[in-house]
Amino acid sequence: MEGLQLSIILLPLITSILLILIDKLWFHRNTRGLNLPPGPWKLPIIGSLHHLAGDLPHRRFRSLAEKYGPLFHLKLGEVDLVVIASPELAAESMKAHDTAFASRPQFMATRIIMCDGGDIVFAPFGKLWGQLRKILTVELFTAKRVKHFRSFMQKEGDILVDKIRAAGGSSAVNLTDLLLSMANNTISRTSFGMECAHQDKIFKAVKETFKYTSGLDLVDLYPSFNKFLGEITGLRRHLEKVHHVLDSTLNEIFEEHEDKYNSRRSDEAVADEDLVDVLLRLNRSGELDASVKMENIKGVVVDLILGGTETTSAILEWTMSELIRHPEVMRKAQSEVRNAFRGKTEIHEEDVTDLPYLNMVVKESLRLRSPAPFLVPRHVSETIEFGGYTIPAGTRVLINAWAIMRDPTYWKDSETFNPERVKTAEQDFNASRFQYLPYGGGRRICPGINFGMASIEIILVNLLYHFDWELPGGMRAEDLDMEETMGLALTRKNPLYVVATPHHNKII
Ligand code: HEM
Repeated sequence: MEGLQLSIILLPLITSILLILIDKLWFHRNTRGLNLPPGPWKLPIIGSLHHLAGDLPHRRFRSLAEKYGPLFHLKLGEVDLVVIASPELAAESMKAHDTAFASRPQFMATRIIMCDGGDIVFAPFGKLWGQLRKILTVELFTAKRVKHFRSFMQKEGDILVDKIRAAGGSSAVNLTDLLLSMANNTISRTSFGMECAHQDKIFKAVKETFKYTSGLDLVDLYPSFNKFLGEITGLRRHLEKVHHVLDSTLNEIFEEHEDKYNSRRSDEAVADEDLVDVLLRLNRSGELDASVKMENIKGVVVDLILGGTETTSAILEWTMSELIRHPEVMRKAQSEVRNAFRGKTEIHEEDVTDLPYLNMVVKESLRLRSPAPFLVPRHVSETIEFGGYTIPAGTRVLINAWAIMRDPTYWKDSETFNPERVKTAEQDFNASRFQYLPYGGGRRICPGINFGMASIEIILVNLLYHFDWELPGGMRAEDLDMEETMGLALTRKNPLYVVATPHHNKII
């Protein structure tokens, strides 16, 4: 009995001492004694993980920045993370220390599915990344090619308009679903050609891949136990299956493209190359650097889906939500669009050019409703002195662009949707000031800006020209909820249901 009582007292004591020892000897072994940025208190083993509970991370991290300053440190399991939340520090990380901050952390998913970050989004900073990015900017997203793809975007715009019309103007449409399907089809058309039987399978696999790239899975929080945790959680096997689906589906798509190429007459002009055609042509002709393998070409295709689908549909659903909540802004934007296309029964994308007010609406929407609140995580490649502190090599970095773009120190009435501010404070929207970061900055800045902006504007023009919009069931504009959820991008939590009444092109 006495022995039992003793062990009841001793067991928790010994366990606590052991935990503290493991924590001190193992988890803090690299950062002990360093001048790290401040941060909230940490528990043994889990570090700061308990501080993440509650709100969505971009909101939670804004609260922590209010308490600990614009550069704070968290220990997530074994991993050091610093969060940046001011334009000055964002500029320092993307200008003065650009090279040190230009890498990406690797997770189990990026190792297994993206073949050790063998794509653009997740590639460590280095030669392969440079080569892949060059393909994107010099070959895939040239001004000429984006112009060609605008016709695809308009075709998707026509389909979207037809689907909304089919609802008859009396019942509510789920605009969220329609916009996502439009964005998926646009990327599919531009990447794979007109029709792709594999679209659903491949998009599902890409979404599944992204689910495991937050860095918050157990395997990625405790890299030293990565193998063991990968086995007992079953994650390694799951990721290998996802990799297999992606790989075999892309093989089928590539084979179909090669067959199409082989059946072409040699003198036949190649006017309608899709992105996979371009990548395979470069590979066939030996124009690619030797470091670029077939797995990297597949990685680029996955990036196009990752980068160009939910970001585009998210900003469109947020913009429509803001326009509905601000009828005066909606009226001005519609007036501009309807006067520009006066009397036309359909929109031609080449005419979607000079719409300054709509452009202001999109810029303001990207400020307030950024689809990528943290950009994409960075990884510090060498120990550096930064913002008055030491940041050890291997630290993960999040830039809270969402918080920076809503910071009242830099933005007047920062939480208000007000496109007029683009005119009155144009300099604030200049990317070189690092307080406007919807597309990130520095070397890793989004290479799809022109492509993304073109899709956003073409689709908005179609929606505003052809329809008048109201909320169903007589709901008042100010009652529309703006709750968020995080998936591939920061999207509406609840779908946007709206009643669209066809507009008959009268001048307003
Ligand atoms: C509204 C639309 C879009 C938004 C808001 C957006 C935003 C972003 C952001 C914030 C980053 C990270 C930048 C950084 O780390 O500093 C990024 C990277 C990237 N985006 Fe976009 N993007 C959009 C559209 C697109 C499109 C249409 C594509 C291609 C089809 C694309 C492809 C990429 C790629 C490949 C990267 C990785 C760049 C690298 O790591 O070097 N994005 N994007």
